[in-house]
Amino acid sequence: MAASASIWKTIYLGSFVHSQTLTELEICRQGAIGVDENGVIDFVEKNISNISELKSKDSSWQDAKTVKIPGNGFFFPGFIDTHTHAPQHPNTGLFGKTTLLDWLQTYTFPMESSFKDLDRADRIYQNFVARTLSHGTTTCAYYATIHVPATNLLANICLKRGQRALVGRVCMNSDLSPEYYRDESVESSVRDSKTSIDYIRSIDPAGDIVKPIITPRFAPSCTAECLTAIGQLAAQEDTFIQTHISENKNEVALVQELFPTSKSYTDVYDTHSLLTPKTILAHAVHLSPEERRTILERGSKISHCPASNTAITSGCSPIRTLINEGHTIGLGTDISGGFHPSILDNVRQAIWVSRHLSIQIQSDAAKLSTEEALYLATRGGAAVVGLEDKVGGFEVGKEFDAQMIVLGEVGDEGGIEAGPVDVFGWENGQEMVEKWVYAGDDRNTVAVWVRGRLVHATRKFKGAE
Ligand SMILES: O=c1[nH]c(=O)c2nc[nH]c2[nH]1
Ligand SMILES: [Zn+2]
Repeated sequence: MAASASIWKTIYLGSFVHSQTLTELEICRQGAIGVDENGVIDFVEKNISNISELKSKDSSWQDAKTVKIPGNGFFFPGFIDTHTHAPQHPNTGLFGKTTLLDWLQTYTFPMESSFKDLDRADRIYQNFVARTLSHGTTTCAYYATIHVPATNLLANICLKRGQRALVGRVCMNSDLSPEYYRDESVESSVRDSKTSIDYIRSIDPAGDIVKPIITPRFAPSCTAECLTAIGQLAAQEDTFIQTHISENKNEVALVQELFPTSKSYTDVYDTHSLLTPKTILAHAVHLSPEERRTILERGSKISHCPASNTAITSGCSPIRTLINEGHTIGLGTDISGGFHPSILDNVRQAIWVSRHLSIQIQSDAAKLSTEEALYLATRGGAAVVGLEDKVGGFEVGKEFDAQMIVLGEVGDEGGIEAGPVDVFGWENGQEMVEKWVYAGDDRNTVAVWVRGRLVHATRKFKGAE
């Protein structure tokens, strides 16, 4: 079914959970969410005892399909992954004791360069998009590689499978990258980026599911001339921009060496017109207060990638400070600096990183709560990718991007297969959510929808339909 094809009107029945604010979750035990033929939420009822009563209130819902949660569980908004590298998927979990700059040379550039082989790209991208969907990721900001055909293929795959995506051809022309894997010139970098932007816009002109994103890899990968040209292209095309910033201290020192007249890492991007309200900056671990102020003033957004920051020992991003200053923040898996394609896992990692910071500063102030981390994974991420009016929660007028979470029950024969969370029957809604956050995985994500269209389902869901 095409991602834009109309769907059957459906009422999603059972508990639902979503963020109301940064610090508050709404947990509704007897809910009903009505989704129309366009995948848009038409009504949200919070105290439903009788579905026929609901249908009889409005005859246009008489023939609607009903989707009910089999057993314990709840509907939850789809996750937004604000930063990941699809071609690095085969390297997931492989980083040894490297840190950013040697990790790039050892693992990353050799793997990404292999995407000139389109059959290989197809196999890996199909697998990665299916994998991220299976973890409940309904929107993803992807870095591809420098190759136009493989980048365009990734956009096709997302569109076909129905996952919302920002897809970026990576720009990198400096001699930081090996000769076998870099743009030949500034002109070819801009031309190839434009070709990919045009292609992605041609397959989804309204940008409902896939959109292009201009992707200068990071300052050390691009010459000043290239950054200038890319900044101009982004302005001309009015696109999103994604890049990395201040991830690792050696990288920050390298930027200072390569751009000696710039005040800071942030200043490099700012002076090349790359800090806009549509810019997504991954990491932001070692920024100075002045840099953070500039980012805030430009309205650029931040992708926090806690698993990656720990794996390649980049540092602990001061998320509490960034939140308090008013930054817009989402979570990113950053495969394969990060070691897990799940945003749920990165919710946990964000909480752990904040607790390690708390231990260091001997104050609870840095700790993220479960509610805050879930907010970053949904509404925060939606704001980072410019979709805050469309997704991230269950309100009338929003599009239904959701996952059905089912938790096993002790005594239920399928309990062990149903995932790692044991439920004993006494848990309230908050406790169910916390058990899922701290111990759940993709086995608990039994079905996933984007704009009301089913994009992933496990046997448990199919059996219950
Ligand atoms: O986490 C990261 N992953 C990458 O691929 C990359 N490239 C530059 N800087 C980077 N950081
Ligand atoms: Zn990255």
